[in-house]
Amino acid sequence: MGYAQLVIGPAGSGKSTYCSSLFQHCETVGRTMHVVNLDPAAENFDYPVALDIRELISLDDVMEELGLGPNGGLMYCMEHLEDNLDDWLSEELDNYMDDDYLIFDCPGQIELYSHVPVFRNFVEHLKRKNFNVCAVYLLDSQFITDVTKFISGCMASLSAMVQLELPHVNILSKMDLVTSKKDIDDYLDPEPNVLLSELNKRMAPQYQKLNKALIELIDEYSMVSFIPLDLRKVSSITYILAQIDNCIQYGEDADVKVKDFDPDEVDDD
Ligand SMILES: Nc1nc2c(ncn2[C@@H]2O[C@H](COP(=O)(O)OP(=O)(O)OP(=O)(O)O)[C@@H](O)[C@H]2O)c(=O)[nH]1
Ligand SMILES: [Mg+2]
Repeated sequence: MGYAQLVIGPAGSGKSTYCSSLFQHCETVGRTMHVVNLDPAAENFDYPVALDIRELISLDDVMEELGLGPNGGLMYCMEHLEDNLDDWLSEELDNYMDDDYLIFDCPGQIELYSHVPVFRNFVEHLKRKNFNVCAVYLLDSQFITDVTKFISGCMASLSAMVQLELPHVNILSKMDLVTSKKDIDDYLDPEPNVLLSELNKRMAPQYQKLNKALIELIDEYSMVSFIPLDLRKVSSITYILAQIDNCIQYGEDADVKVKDFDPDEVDDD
């Protein structure tokens, strides 16, 4: 059994920074992780890249040879990845063994997680390869400065959740930038009623019914819960990692082995 985090979220939400911080943290505590770059447009890395989509396809080549723009080019690259799951990705994943832990640093185009099937198929492939996968959705803390922004961030995360059907952890990144304690209290684990009244205050009266339906939807999917990530604090990283490990049952095998071994039974034999 392998373990994997699929690190997703809007452009600039801090995915690559999270991946490198997690890598560094794990190195410090003596835990092995491998970070995989799945962004064909990425150029600079703060982590050692264990596996790189750019070895399969380069965005520059695609744009030049096919005359595509950056977003069309990225879509083309991701479709190419999808077409090569069974050969390129399979072969690369064969280099990893049981118990290996991979972190996939994904591109920030949110359409990739809402209405194109590439990541769904990617995840299915990982599962067939015996990986336990968790989606880690990063939302920039700037989203909590405004209720309408916050709701749209929740909806984007929800659409990824519906599309991927994976254990899903929501993270509010860049907490060092939040200065208002009230924002933190209001949004980290908000009361649906409070969100609704804030939303109604912001929008014209004809939206009240829609607002209510939206908040109910978000509440039903337990979406209004974000774990704060403050990279200045080791405890913040440790806590998030423990939550995700729990989702993918990392480390539980070790416990099972200990429990399975019953010295009394051995003596009786
Ligand atoms: N203050 C602060 N800035 C951060 C933090 N995490 C990331 N940033 C900054 O946010 C910007 C985007 O960070 P990235 O890690 O590249 O974000 P990303 O989600 O990988 O971006 P894309 O791959 O382009 O979608 C960079 O300028 C980072 O330095 C954080 O915890 N605090
Ligand atoms: Mg990135």
